[in-house]
Amino acid sequence: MDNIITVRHLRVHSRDKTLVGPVSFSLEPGSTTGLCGPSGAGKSTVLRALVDLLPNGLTRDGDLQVLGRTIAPGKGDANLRAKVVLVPQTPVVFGGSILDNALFGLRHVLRAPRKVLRERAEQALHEAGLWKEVSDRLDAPAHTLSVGQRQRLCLARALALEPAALLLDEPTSALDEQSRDTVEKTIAALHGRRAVLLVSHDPAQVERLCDTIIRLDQPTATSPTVTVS
Ligand SMILES: Nc1ncnc2c1ncn2[C@@H]1O[C@H](COP(=O)(O)OP(=O)(O)OP(=O)(O)O)[C@@H](O)[C@H]1O
Repeated sequence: MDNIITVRHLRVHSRDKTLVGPVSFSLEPGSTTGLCGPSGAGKSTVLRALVDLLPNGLTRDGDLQVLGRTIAPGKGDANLRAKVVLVPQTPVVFGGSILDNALFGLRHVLRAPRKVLRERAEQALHEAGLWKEVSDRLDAPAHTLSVGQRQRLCLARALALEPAALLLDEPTSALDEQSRDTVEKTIAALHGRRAVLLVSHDPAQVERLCDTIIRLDQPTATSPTVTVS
């Protein structure tokens, strides 16, 4: 089967320097890949480049293909972001209820009766390990959740889309041990079903979950490097 994502010689630049790359790798269907490297090496920037959502002032070059389609810079769209879903390190919850947040995104990509959407959102809350904590207050404002719960809500929102690839930026960094284990189980259960690109500072976690590791070295002005093992 074709790769979900193929990246060749991807580089990200600010106005005056190259911040990341060149990076080349591919994500096969169902694979779990770790993206590692020191702080500032460009892990979050790579994830944002993959969904064509770089911050203002940053540009990319190189080749990005998603599900066989070349994504030119600035040409990423809602369709791409439903197939390749980024869960950022800092959880973003919207105004509205916990359920509204789990449905956000799904409502835009799936035309189905509300009952069907709700079932899928509830299933995603189960998968993200949040269901027990929120099942009796789905209509409560999402901002009443703790940071760790918000992180799992964002994961649920992404899972509800049933994406081909999930890009997870340090998904357990704000979690206690128990919640971390729950999220790790969720990620492990995705193996073989969805491509996952996992940014993690925890070598043991990468070892537990990933079958391939991409290491970004600290970029230097002359020779940023990447290794794939
Ligand atoms: N909008 C921006 N403008 C200029 N430079 C930026 C911008 N965003 C990120 N950078 C720079 O790009 C580099 C990579 O940042 P990035 O956040 O991707 O690193 P990271 O590996 O994810 O770090 P961490 O592990 O600390 O989260 C850093 O040097 C950072 O300062």
